[in-house]
Amino acid sequence: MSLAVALSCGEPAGVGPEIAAKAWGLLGGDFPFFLIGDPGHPPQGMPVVEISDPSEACAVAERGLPVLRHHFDGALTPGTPNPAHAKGVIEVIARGVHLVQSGQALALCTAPIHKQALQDGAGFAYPGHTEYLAALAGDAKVVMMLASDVLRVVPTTIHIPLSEVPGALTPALLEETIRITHAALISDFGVARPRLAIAGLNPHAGEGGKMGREEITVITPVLERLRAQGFDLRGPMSADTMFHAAARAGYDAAIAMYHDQALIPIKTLDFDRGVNVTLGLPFVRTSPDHGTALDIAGQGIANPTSLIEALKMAHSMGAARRR
Ligand SMILES: NC(=O)c1ccc[n+]([C@@H]2O[C@H](COP(=O)([O-])OP(=O)(O)OC[C@H]3O[C@@H](n4cnc5c(N)ncnc54)[C@H](O)[C@@H]3O)[C@@H](O)[C@H]2O)c1
Ligand SMILES: N[C@H](C(=O)O)[C@H](O)COP(=O)(O)O
Repeated sequence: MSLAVALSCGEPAGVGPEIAAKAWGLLGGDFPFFLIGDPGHPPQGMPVVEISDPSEACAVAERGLPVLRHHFDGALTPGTPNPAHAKGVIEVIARGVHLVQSGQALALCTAPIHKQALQDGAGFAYPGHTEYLAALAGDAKVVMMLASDVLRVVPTTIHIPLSEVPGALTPALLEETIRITHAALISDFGVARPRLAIAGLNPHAGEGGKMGREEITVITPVLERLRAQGFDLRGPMSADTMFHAAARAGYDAAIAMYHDQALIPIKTLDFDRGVNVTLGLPFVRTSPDHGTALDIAGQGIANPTSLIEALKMAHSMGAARRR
């Protein structure tokens, strides 16, 4: 039986319902997926086919956007999250994980959540999907990767204040991040001998200790240890010069030290086609690289390309894992 990808609805007041509808309009029955959410949330006029079981999704996907109902109380106003929706948004993510782990869906793709709305409305204790999914998977060690045809990047520390980065950047965390990324490049991305570029933390990768010492005390010892085990690692590199075209040709993924060091280059180079993929989970999870875009929600102008790329990646990774 063919399996569809489960798409969690994300924040209903964001662009999620609109890009889900547009993605269906462009994909039709290709890369079949079903939305878990309220059938009343996609824009009016969208052909929605309510399904009662994920197994129905592939058969109806040519007729309309398949939706597995999850009830949401309260009105939907695009651009303004309704606190009454927060609990449902969180439940939908957990429901998607259950469907994938029980073999009822091929993979999970997540539409964007508004983290503050979930925290305010339902006390959501996680800074993002990545950490929540890790918890749902039994405290799995996970890595956030953003990937497109032009670049793959991984932040070693993720959703923490910049002031806490140096303290959080331990040799154990860096080694684990490199190992998980290396293994995923082989198993999920078909890269036989991954080449990784590792950024420094400080300007000029510390300039020999004159502009910071984490390169000497943390990063280089980890790289030396892993190189001795056969890993192909470059660095620590100056982060300002490792993302231009010629530099990018020299590696398969870049390991950055903090969130914006990784995400600024990919969102600048390829915002429309970037995909957020969580590595290290026992199931496949992808997401568009953008957020809820409350400023344009409901206006019909949101670009669905990143979601479409995320759905395609979920399909190819999900199918590869089943072979
Ligand atoms: N995967 C996720 O769940 C995810 C990812 C990123 C951000 N977020 C969350 O989203 C919320 C808003 O974050 P933000 O404002 O920093 O980033 P954002 O990506 O929502 O918006 C940044 C800018 O990009 C534009 N934009 C975003 N997506 C677009 C699209 N599909 N088409 C056209 N324009 C688009 C927006 O209009 C805005 O001008 C925050 O709560 C953040 O944590 C969630
Ligand atoms: N850090 C991501 C970004 O800026 O694109 C985003 O917040 C998504 O994180 P989760 O996938 O953990 O929700």
